[in-house]
Amino acid sequence: MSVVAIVGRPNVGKSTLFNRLLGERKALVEDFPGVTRDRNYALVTRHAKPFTLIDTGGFEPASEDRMLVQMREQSQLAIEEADLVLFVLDGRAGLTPADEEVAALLRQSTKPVLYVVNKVDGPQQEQAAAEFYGLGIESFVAISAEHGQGINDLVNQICAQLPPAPRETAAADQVRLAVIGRPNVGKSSLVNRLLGAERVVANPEAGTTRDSIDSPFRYNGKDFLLIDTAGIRRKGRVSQKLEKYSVLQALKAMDRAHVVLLLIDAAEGITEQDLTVAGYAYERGRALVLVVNKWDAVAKDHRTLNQFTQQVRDQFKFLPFAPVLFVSALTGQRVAKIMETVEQVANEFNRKVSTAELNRVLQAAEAAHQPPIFQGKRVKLFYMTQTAVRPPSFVIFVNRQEGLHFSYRRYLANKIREPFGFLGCPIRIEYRDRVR
Ligand SMILES: Nc1nc2c(ncn2[C@@H]2O[C@H](COP(=O)(O)OP(=O)(O)OP(=O)(O)O)[C@@H](O)[C@H]2O)c(=O)[nH]1
Ligand SMILES: Nc1nc2c(ncn2[C@@H]2O[C@H](COP(=O)(O)OP(=O)(O)OP(=O)(O)O)[C@@H](O)[C@H]2O)c(=O)[nH]1
Repeated sequence: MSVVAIVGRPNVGKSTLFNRLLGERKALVEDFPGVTRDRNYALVTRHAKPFTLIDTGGFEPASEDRMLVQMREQSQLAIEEADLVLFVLDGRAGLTPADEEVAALLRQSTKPVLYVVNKVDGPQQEQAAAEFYGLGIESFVAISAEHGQGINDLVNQICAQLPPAPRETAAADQVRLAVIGRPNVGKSSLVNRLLGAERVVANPEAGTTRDSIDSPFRYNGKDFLLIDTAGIRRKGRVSQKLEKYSVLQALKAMDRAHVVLLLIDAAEGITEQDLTVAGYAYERGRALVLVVNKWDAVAKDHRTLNQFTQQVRDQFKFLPFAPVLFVSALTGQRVAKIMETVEQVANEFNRKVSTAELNRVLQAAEAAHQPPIFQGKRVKLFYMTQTAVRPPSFVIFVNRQEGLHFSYRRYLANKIREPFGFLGCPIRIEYRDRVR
């Protein structure tokens, strides 16, 4: 998945543009209102080429000097990590010295940059925008993020610049497993444990990508690829000091993974970052296992496990289907449970349910609780079929899909999950109209 980063001075309209590019998110049926989202990262899937969008902004209030330092850091992050940089300029405020400095930084890199002049809402601004040629650039896109002008043109230019989506090269039956979590949560320790475990046959030929170390291994006769984000230590990189970097690294690893092991630090508790990263995995349709590490470091009595589990369930409300494991990478306690669970989850992720079975479930659900009446007629559920795996995806054919409100869709999603489980897997359900 390509990464597109938005950079620019404070107040030029970066977050407005971010939201504009995002548009309506394609809702999952299981779209829990509580999915944690970060305004800084999102998956944009409604255009010809899907991409991950990052807003590098959100500056802390600071002096002019400090501001420049922050802008340099953000631009550096974008240059190092993104496939395309959107440099946003303020068409109302005009060209500033800070813009010139960032432009100079971007010019030194080989990354493609789209210059975007925002707040071009009227003829006056259109005239004034010409001033930005003063940056020594060949062209720019004039937009109004607030009013949606020029956005189509911008999207076309973005898609034209992005590389084509890479084809899956790995063996079709290999399960790709990403180990992610905040710095210091114990990723390296756990990866070493996993690869050294009894039933795991590690392949010494680990590969290195730009953002992770990939270790193939076999477990129970199945091929796995462990994507380890902790492994890469690139000294001197500006972006590495930024907290945003560790999130971005996690997003990139999740893009390549089927199953995500999200590590949580038992001693520190659940953090905002854990929740956003999990929210992204969910939206991306990845299977997920929550691993509470450093369980040895917690003072416990007979209630601690239940209490912590409850906390996890409360905070990760949108992941009621995700297994939660309590482990210690340090002592090895319950680490063996991880691969057992991953194997099970991977099977569910790839599971194909027959249409006959699905329709029995659909009919039973309909009989137990009738669909709502819409415009004087009861909504009819015709039939249901599974259209994809990874994640398990279904289509239900109905006569009037607009008559099925959220709560009924939620009911059906639960009914479909009940007999099949789909442990650790998000499921997608699409509704289609069929005239009869
Ligand atoms: N006239 C006009 N105003 C806009 C446009 N886009 C954004 N704005 C306004 O500009 C202001 C800043 O917008 P934001 O999107 O918060 O800017 P930002 O670059 O994310 O700011 P930071 O978070 O401080 O980096 C807001 O008051 C927006 O309403 C536009 O197209 N036209
Ligand atoms: N008590 C305890 N400490 C642990 C456990 N797992 C890891 N640690 C310690 O936590 C620290 C960080 O562990 P790492 O495995 O390097 O963590 P990481 O997530 O790879 O860290 P980064 O490379 O910074 O992303 C080390 O001091 C480990 O010894 C555990 O289960 N219990």
